[in-house]
Amino acid sequence: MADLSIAFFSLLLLFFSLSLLVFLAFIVRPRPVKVPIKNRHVFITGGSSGIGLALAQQAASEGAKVSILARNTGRLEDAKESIRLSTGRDVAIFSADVRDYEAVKKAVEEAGPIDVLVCNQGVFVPQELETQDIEEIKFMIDVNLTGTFHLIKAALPGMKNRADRGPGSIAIMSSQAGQVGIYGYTAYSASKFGLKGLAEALQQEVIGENIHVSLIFPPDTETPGFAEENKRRPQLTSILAASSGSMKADEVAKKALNGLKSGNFIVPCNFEGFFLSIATAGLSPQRSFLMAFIEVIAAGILRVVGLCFQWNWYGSIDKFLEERK
Ligand SMILES: NC(=O)C1=CN([C@@H]2O[C@H](COP(=O)(O)OP(=O)(O)OC[C@H]3O[C@@H](n4cnc5c(N)ncnc54)[C@H](OP(=O)(O)O)[C@@H]3O)[C@@H](O)[C@H]2O)C=CC1
Ligand SMILES: CCCCCCCCCCCCCCCC(=O)[C@@H](N)CO
Repeated sequence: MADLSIAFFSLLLLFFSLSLLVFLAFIVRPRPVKVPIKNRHVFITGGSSGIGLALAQQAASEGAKVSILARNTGRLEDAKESIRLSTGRDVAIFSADVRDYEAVKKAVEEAGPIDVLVCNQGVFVPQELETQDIEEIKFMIDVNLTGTFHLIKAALPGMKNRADRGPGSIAIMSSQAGQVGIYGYTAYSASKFGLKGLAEALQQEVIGENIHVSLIFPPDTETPGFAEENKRRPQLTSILAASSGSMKADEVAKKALNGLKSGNFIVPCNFEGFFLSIATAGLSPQRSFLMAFIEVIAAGILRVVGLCFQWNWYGSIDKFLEERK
């Protein structure tokens, strides 16, 4: 009797799972897509350092025509040279500040129609809001968020007229601090959360042009920018951010490139990031019915896990404040 009811419930469970899978396979939108990069124009901002440089290197070695944009000309030249040495390929370099719309437009027009736009430039100066200068807060919002608006707005006309009409991509570098707010990151998290709203709305606007949006969520990553950040990072910021491991720029670039080539909207980069992305999926588009299935099944339990993280984080904050007394 017991055996029979176990068999019955297993069958029922199997039936519901399969029905859900089939249902999700029918409804997930936008449809899955592949974005090739070989022989296509990949334009990467912040391509002279860290994650952007690693991305430029990998895209070039996969046969893409790469352009990189940043402010400092010397570092752009150095990046060009190092990419030439490691891949034998030449990248085009453009010096502009993403905060200057006219300069961005000029660079993008000079570079020619873009197939894959990677908005990777970013600045991060962690500090408690109460003591952080207004100028520094605006700096992060301007470079990370407004700068990304400038880039996309400048690149869209050319992207719509891209030569091969094949799938195009706009990939945006967020951060795990753009999925969950972290102590010391009020301005930075706000700038990165802002990118999520931008990306979700933008995807609906450009799907008709066969352009696909990806949002990339790295954890702490070993880069020149991160080394600078660490010089003044509040201790609590480091303690909480350590909940997710750290990565090398090359590894993040590889995840980012694979994610955008697969047309994934949400691109996590490490093990913790995979669960964080499921826990914060919200109403983001999901092209993969398998991932959609996992999101549905795991939602409840991951909310519990998320609350445990908050319990742990508030415990760390309590302890830290207690010791400082
Ligand atoms: N490293 C990390 O721990 C993490 C980083 N990220 C994100 O990844 C991205 C890259 O970070 P990372 O590689 O560490 O950064 P780096 O500081 O190493 O490099 C930043 C790049 O952006 C360029 N840049 C900065 N400001 C501007 C600007 N106003 N206009 C044009 N270009 C600019 C820089 O060149 P120049 O100064 O010459 O302009 C440089 O090429 C950022 O968006 C960051 O928020 C996300 C999660 C973790
Ligand atoms: C439910 C499952 C939860 C999974 C674990 C969640 C862990 C979240 C950790 C957030 C770390 C934020 C790092 C920001 C790095 C960054 O952007 C700076 N280095 C500046 O560039």
